[in-house]
Amino acid sequence: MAQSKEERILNFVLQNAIKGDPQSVVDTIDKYCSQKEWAMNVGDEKGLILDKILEETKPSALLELGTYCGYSAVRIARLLKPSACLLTIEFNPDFAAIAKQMIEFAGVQDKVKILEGPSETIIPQLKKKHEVDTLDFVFLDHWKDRYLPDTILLLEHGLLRKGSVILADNVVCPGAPDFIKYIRNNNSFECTNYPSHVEYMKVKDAMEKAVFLG
Ligand SMILES: O=c1[nH]cnc2c(O)c(F)c(-c3ccc(F)cc3)c(-c3ccc(F)cc3)c12
Ligand SMILES: [Mg+2]
Repeated sequence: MAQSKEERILNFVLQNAIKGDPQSVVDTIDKYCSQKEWAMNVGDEKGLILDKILEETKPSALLELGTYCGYSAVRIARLLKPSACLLTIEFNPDFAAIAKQMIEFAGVQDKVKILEGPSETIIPQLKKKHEVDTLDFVFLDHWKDRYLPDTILLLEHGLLRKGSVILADNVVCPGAPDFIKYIRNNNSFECTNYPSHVEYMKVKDAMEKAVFLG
């Protein structure tokens, strides 16, 4: 069976990165995806914005929507304190299998838990099945049409608290207009836009930070 792009990315990491070194895994994926095959990792430019917001927030309980190959899970986990935990939801089982190996190779498996399935099913289970109280940080990087419904689900299930940070990738390209309209017009959120570019491209993109005010 022909290898998938995601398998090629994983194999390039296994053969070229340093096992147990998350920074080298992040750098190696960026190298492959900027020089060989484009892939939808948040990337190095938007990744630096993500890093800065994480360092300001210092979260303990995190949720990511859209694991893909595990690039941002490794990027996030490398900055977390030992007791912190990132739950990451991936709908595609093939991507989840790649991400599991990527996360283990990087050595951050103790801080990351992959939840395989649709976000609309898993979010309502987070409190009872995954022992979540409230989330300090949420990274939206899955499918643009799910940004708004999943944000509403987080609110409905009491998963956000005063000060919870939601960071959304791709709010310009491909864009999530219904999410942006809702969050910027909702007085319970304080929004900040971070202009950037689509990973590994010169195409304009941006990330949006929304702090829940309670
Ligand atoms: O779907 C995504 N999830 C998460 N992050 C993404 C991301 O960071 C991206 F840069 C893109 C993107 C943007 C521009 C482009 F030309 C191709 C792909 C996508 C995306 C958008 C539309 C699709 F049909 C397929 C993928 C995503
Ligand atoms: Mg993205």
